[in-house]
Amino acid sequence: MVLSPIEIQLLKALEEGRRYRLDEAAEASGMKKDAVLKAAHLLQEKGLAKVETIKKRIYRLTGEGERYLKEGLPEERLVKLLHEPKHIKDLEKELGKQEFGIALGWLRRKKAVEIQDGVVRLVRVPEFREKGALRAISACNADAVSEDDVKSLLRRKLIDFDEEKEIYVTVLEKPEAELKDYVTDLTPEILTSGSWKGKEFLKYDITIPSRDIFTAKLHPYERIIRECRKIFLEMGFTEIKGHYVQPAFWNFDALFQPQDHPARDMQDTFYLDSYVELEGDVVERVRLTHENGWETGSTGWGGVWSIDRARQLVLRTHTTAITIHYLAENPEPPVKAFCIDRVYRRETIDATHLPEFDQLEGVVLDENVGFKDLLGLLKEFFLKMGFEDVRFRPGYFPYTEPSVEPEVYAEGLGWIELGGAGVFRKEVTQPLGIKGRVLAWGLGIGRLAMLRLGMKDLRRLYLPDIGWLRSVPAIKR
Ligand SMILES: N[C@@H](Cc1ccccc1)C(=O)O
Repeated sequence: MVLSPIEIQLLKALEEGRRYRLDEAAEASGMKKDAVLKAAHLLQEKGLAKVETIKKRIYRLTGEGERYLKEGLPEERLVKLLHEPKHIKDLEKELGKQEFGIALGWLRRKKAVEIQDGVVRLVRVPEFREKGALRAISACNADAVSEDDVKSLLRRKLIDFDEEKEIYVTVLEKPEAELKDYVTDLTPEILTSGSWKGKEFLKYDITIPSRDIFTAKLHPYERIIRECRKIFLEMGFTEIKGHYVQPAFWNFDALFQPQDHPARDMQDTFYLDSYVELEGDVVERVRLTHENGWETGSTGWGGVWSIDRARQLVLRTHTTAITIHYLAENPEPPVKAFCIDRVYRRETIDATHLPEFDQLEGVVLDENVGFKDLLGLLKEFFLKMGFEDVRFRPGYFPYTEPSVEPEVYAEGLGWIELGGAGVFRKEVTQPLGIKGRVLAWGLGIGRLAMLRLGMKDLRRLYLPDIGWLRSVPAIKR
């Protein structure tokens, strides 16, 4: 049984079996009345004490009662006047009509008088018990007055009362073990004075469930993003950043994406009503490559390449816009760069699609790298992220050849596609003056997070759902 300090204090202070009024219990224990009451109720729940509330009447004399106590009851005064028979008229004069009426009524009820021809004669002297009762009540000694007398005084309106509640506490049982003098707190004083010797220490109850403590921590999604970043930094990559808003030129054209490609449609891409100036050798070479293959050996897409379409600004649809621009500015091998950032597509929102999401993009530019290096590198990354089963399915992107779609195996979900990868085509690298071969990939981090966190709905990543946030452990299991 676990008793609180106030319960213990009260139990120790009160005698077992004795009924204490609340104020007496407070005095005996040195506790405030509130504390006594609280402790008593707690003890009552445990069957160790009884709390009783008793309504009590506090009697006092009315104005009339006070007067009668002083001057005597009307019937008492009438008896005094009747040392000889007297006529009603005379008596009325002496006592007053009203008082005489009251007095006569009482004496007749007590059969103490007889009346004949208007003359009142005393036949016996009655007892005036009410007088004694009034005196007792006036002296706050109502307990000494019989119930009948109290009733009769109330009926005569000579007394009145207030009702008060009195609370009584009785200790029923004192549990021995709990009342022992345990040391509950180990203080420096106890240690230095040695007063702990021979004392018993309160034992911790390790079965009592403890409160959950929720410490501040990074959002689970942010933690996964940081984990990805760390892996690439450790593999010797440089992190790069770029603007959300990009000319269609860097988002599509520089990547040899034909101008009538469905991904460039208004239905798929957010376009801005703004344009940038484009000029120079790079733009010219990209135009020629699209139209006829320029010096790349390719036939190009044919038709006329519109510079106006390339000048329009878009919300980048992939972070490949950032890596390709970076390579155009850093065309000499070796380059190892990655970019983790937000991209935008006109998607209808559902459990696996959002119009804004994050990609993990990367490129390796070097002279002696190839497709196998790309697969090995991605495999290594997935392995470090905790995905052991990785496979690559053939894919298609206008800017890579060969192209693959990496997939990882997730228990219960099967093979999940996580983005695209490939080796940049010469139609991409040559017009931009990039020397060597480029391995490139772009992965959806939202998907990765879903798999890692066991989520079924991507939208959860963006909801302020405190319960879920707390439930995700701060460290990788
Ligand atoms: N940009 C592609 C992914 C990709 C990047 C680089 C090379 C090949 C594919 C996408 O968003 O799906």
